Amino acid sequence: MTEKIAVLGAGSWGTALANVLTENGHDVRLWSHNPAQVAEINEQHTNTRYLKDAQLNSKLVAFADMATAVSDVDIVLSVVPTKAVREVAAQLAKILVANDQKVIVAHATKGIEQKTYKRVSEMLSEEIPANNTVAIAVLSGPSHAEDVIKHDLTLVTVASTSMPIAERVQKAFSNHNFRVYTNDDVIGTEMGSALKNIIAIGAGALVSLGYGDNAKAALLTRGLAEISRLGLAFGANPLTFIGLSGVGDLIVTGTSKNSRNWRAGYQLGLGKSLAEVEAEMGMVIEGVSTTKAAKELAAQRHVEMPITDAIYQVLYENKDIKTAIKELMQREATSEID
Ligand SMILES: NC(=O)c1ccc[n+]([C@@H]2O[C@H](COP(=O)([O-])OP(=O)(O)OC[C@H]3O[C@@H](n4cnc5c(N)ncnc54)[C@H](O)[C@@H]3O)[C@@H](O)[C@H]2O)c1
Ligand SMILES: O=P(O)(O)OC[C@H](O)CO
Repeated sequence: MTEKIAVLGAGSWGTALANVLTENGHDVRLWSHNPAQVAEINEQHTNTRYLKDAQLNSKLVAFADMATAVSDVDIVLSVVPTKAVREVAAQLAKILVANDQKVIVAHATKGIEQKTYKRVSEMLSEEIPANNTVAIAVLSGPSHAEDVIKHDLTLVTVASTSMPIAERVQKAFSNHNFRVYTNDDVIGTEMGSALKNIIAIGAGALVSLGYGDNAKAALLTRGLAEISRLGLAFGANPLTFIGLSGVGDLIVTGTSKNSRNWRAGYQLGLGKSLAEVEAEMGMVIEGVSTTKAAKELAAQRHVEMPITDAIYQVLYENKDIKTAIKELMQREATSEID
């Protein structure tokens, strides 16, 4: 079945996903708020700021006007950074209401909103009226745009409380290189994919500071323990954290030089300031703001997250990273499983 799909956000991930959908034969409209980028995608079939010299499918069409992009679609996939989700969803809601249009609202954003500490699907359901929403779905998993655009093998999961909708989105994305699973645990899928970015920052720092493989494995493993503890406090299915959006995404982000979060941590480990790292990256580093949100959520729910606390102190209180690591190692001895 050919789907009509609008993708909102033409950064690295929105563009890579729109390209997958176009190659799968769907009618795809990629919306960007940047007219120069729209022109480049339509005329050169590239998006060089975000995907270097990758050649996009020539059938992928970009739009600078959101109303035109979504006018007759059945699925809208939002792929903007967390801090832009509410603003973009509010624009979308106005259009859907004016058109009396009902769509599947999917997203592929990995973060938690500042101050409200809401997950992305919660923001979307608050901004887009239920009358205009068939269901909400989230696409997540170990998936760097840099690999997907090269057709490297990638496995992801689509979570929704509506299994028929998860299966429809699964079908739209699936191809021989891009394998999609379904999951009904939206909370666990969103929590795993947001929180792994915190641990990835730490993993990058460990490498530039010269720590060895044991330390890296320990960070990822104990990081997963923290992610799971917080997720469980919000009602996630524990099995989700051993799946693609849990340990899978933690492995790719915590070990890959393609990861913006890992690279940010690596640069911090070299002694750069957070401001310098953010300015040089030019792309979203979701783990920075997610660290703040996770620290607050953990305090509210009385969940212990010592690694997240340590990374918070490094990012926001100028703590020396080696001191933070030393303090983590000198915590009171405890049991592994709680
Ligand atoms: N890059 C990846 O490989 C990847 C993979 C999986 C998930 N993600 C997630 O996808 C989300 C987007 O990441 P990305 O890597 O594509 O980011 P990016 O920095 O590459 O691009 C972000 C895009 O959003 C646009 N944008 C920013 N603010 C906006 C606003 N207010 N209104 C409209 N557009 C706005 C920017 O112009 C840009 O085109 C993040 O949550 C990220 O964690 C990224
Ligand atoms: O490049 P990052 O660190 O934003 O990670 C991107 C994806 O979440 C990896 O699955």
